[in-house]
Amino acid sequence: MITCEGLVKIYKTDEIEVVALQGLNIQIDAGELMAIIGNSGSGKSTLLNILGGLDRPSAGQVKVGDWDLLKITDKQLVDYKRHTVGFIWQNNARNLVSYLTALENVEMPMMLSGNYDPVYAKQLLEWVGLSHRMNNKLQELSGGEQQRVAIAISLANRPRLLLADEPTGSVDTKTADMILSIFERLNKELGVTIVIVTHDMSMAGKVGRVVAIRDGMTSSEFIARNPSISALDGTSAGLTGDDHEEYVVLDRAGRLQVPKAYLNALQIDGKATMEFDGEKIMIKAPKDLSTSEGIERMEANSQTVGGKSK
Ligand SMILES: Nc1ncnc2c1ncn2[C@@H]1O[C@H](COP(=O)(O)OP(=O)(O)OP(=O)(O)O)[C@@H](O)[C@H]1O
Repeated sequence: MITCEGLVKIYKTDEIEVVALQGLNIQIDAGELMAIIGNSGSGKSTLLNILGGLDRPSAGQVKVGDWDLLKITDKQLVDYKRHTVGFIWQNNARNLVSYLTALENVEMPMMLSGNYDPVYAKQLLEWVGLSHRMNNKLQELSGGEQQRVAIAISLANRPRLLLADEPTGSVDTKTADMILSIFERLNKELGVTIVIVTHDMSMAGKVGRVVAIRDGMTSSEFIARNPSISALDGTSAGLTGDDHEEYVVLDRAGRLQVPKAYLNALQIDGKATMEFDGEKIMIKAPKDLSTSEGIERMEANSQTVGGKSK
């Protein structure tokens, strides 16, 4: 469903250029429910905004279904945003109208796109557990209920892809769990592909695949050992422990990101040695040239160089 290869996004502000994505690779299958994690500023929202058609990529490849988001025209982008993709933000006020009822809020985007379907609007509110509140005005609903209305709205035009940026950022743990189980249900019932950006490690720990982004690149991936159990039992405290296996991500050219903590621990800066023993690849700090072994090597090298130059 989604393929990003060498995706680059550069923000230009006055004289400053910020490289938010620097050659990011990611593959997301149709019908997947997955999460993206990463530190603040790592490029998560930038990726989501590009996939949602809210921002334009600078270079690389980004395809969603049949759409090529690097080549898409402005006119096609309107169609893409209306029919292919749905968006949920942490702050749901962005796509809700407070003086309309929950049902009217869901019906509105259907009317705007000419696909009015009141039966489906009610069905969506039932799926998010709000059938008893559908005739209440938005301002009469709690923050968690409003977030669930936002989920129903995002699906009003039957998108194939749902993008959620910190969907549980402003709700309590119980509501966060409820929102995740709604995503699981919608993913199963509608087959909609769901990508969640989150800081919430306990939420990330409950989905089958989690991709970590560091410095605008995909760094590692966590795959649930038993997706059906980890998604349903809800007991996973995060991504550590026995629930997920961690993999380092390599791009087509074989490049990978070594975690900064590992590099710092070995005081590797700029250069390293790499050895392959037939089974394992080992990355080590280069031998310190101030040690006796290093000095011997330097002397041997200078003799060779000196010998040649004479
Ligand atoms: N419109 C913009 N103009 C200039 N720089 C931007 C813009 N949007 C994002 N950036 C920069 O791009 C980088 C990535 O930002 P992004 O918002 O994608 O990170 P993030 O991982 O979503 O962070 P957070 O978790 O804090 O939301 C940051 O250095 C940020 O300052």
